[in-house]
Amino acid sequence: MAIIELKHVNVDFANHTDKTVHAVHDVNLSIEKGTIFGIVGFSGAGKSTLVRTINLLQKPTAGTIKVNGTEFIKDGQQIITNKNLQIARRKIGMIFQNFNLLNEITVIENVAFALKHSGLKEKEINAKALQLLELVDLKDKANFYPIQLSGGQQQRVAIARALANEPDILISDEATSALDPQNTQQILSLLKKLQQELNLTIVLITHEMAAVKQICDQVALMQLGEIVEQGNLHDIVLRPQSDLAKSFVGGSGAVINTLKSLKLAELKDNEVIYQLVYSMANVTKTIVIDLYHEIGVEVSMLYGNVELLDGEPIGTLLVLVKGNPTKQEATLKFLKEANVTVTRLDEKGNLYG
Ligand SMILES: Nc1ncnc2c1ncn2[C@@H]1O[C@H](COP(=O)(O)OP(=O)(O)OP(=O)(O)O)[C@@H](O)[C@H]1O
Repeated sequence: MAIIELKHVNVDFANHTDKTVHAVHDVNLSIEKGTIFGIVGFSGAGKSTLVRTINLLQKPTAGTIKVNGTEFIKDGQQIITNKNLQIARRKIGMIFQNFNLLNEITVIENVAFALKHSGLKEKEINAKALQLLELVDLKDKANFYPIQLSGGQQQRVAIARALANEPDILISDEATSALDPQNTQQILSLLKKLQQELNLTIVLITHEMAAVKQICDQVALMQLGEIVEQGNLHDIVLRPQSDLAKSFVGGSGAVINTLKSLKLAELKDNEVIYQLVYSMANVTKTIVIDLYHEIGVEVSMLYGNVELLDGEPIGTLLVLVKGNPTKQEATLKFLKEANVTVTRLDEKGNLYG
């Protein structure tokens, strides 16, 4: 069952030059209850504006928004009363890149703050706040001030606070972008645990495909206010259709860094760089050797990695293939028949062409 439904949602801003910015354009999204849904795109793609329409922190210019069975907006008009919206918003938690904690009060007071309209007595509020801190493994830091905690710990406090009113939905807006890799891993693992234990629906905005690969079930790729491609993570990684998906899956993070650090000279006419992505279960482990024996091309490995997508090992190889045009064509045919997703890159890691 869809817990979040957006239909033909638009958000326009008038900017100072009197030109309209179409920050979100005709977006349709259906997010199933209990899933982790990633929204990925470069800076300025419209991700934050889009997710802020889910709790009407941003009113859309047009479209229909239904959350948890209640229509908030129909054909651009707000139909939920402000009072009911206030109540509905308590069931939509939110965490941000910069944690947004109050630094002058303690960790437990930060969490308790979110419960001030809950109708609970002070004692009950404190007990619940402590319980929430236990959930994020920070009970021992209850009386610390945010400033005394690491970034990862501060984000865990923010998560505890966001969960205070037992939300059905948690929106994470670049929540790991300011964290080091270790803290990023911890926060992503915590989000996964919360999804599983609380049947929480999580909308994860990020510009990092690695975060999406680690925990998302579904993913939408956004560019210039539009959703360019969406689907389940497995399909997007193994069969990206759009250039945007290819550049996120293919030319993403590690691959681009590898190519940059190699500082390859301009490729010769008979040299081509490919990124190969494949399910390890379906593809023979000897593809590089097979290419040499069967097609007669020379294959140099530039980078290799295996990662788990929902428990399934997915291999990524970056290879430089040397051979004349006929052999290059045969290479592509061979790889496609072997169920390998092939993306051609230039020597800097950009999509070729
Ligand atoms: N209040 C506003 N007034 C005018 N333009 C805005 C406003 N908010 C956002 N925009 C513009 O809308 C576009 C989308 O911005 P948005 O912040 O949603 O993108 P994003 O994908 O979340 O990027 P980032 O990760 O950098 O925040 C940008 O061009 C931005 O400048």
